[in-house]
Amino acid sequence: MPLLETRGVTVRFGGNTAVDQVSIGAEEGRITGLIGPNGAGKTTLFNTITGLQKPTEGRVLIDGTDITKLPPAKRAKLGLARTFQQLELFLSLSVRDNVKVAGDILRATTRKRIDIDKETDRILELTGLADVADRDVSDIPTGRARVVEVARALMTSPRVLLLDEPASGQTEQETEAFAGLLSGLADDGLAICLVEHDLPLVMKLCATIHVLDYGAVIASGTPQEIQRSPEVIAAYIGTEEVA
Ligand SMILES: Nc1ncnc2c1ncn2[C@@H]1O[C@H](COP(=O)(O)OP(=O)(O)OP(=O)(O)O)[C@@H](O)[C@H]1O
Repeated sequence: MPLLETRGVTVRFGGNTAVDQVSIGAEEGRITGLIGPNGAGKTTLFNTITGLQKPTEGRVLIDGTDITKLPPAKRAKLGLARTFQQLELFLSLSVRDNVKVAGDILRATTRKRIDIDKETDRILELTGLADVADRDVSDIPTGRARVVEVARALMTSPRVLLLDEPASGQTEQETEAFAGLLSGLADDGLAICLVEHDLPLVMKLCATIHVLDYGAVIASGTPQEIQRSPEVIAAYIGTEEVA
């Protein structure tokens, strides 16, 4: 059973169906890709999973529990974390403090006993940010700021991590290191759901890929299956082949 599941999720904005009957899952220890052209509904689906957007129809489940009506904070407590397409960081705080603040919130809202400074150091080391820990986020390249968002999400000890275009703004070298980080996190058991326009990265990392077009899933499968799918090739107009 997938750890995270959407069942028949539909989101309508007036007459526009942004998400259309989407049923997908993300499994523990796996990276699941979600790709599709601009406006296909990827971010709206993420917003529905995390509770920022109410679905018109359908359900969201974690570990078999229906969370459709839970507010975002309760979903976070069940192990859901995300990053945003537009970076949502405190620019005038250091990298360390941006990560640490998630631990402070966690401590204030749960009874978990955690040594926040120690955990912050562990996460900074794990994500390869130790060398820039004391710099303000505004002083580091965008590509590394994307990793700070992931590090902050990891501070909440998630079971499911949703990443919205995490590699955008990264250099080739940064993306390579980032791919290693995501693989390692999945190997440790995290369920990762990845929205990303960098198709070679998606093809390299994901066990399963779902392709959205006009809100609907038009193909699901392994990277090899997706690359061969005529529907997918047609959806990426002007592209001879995917990736
Ligand atoms: N709050 C909103 N109100 C009205 N329409 C919206 C809203 N949010 C998204 N939409 C519309 O829903 C559709 C899906 O948008 P969404 O941002 O989810 O796509 P996306 O696949 O994430 O695109 P991108 O790759 O460009 O980020 C688009 O037609 C968009 O204009």
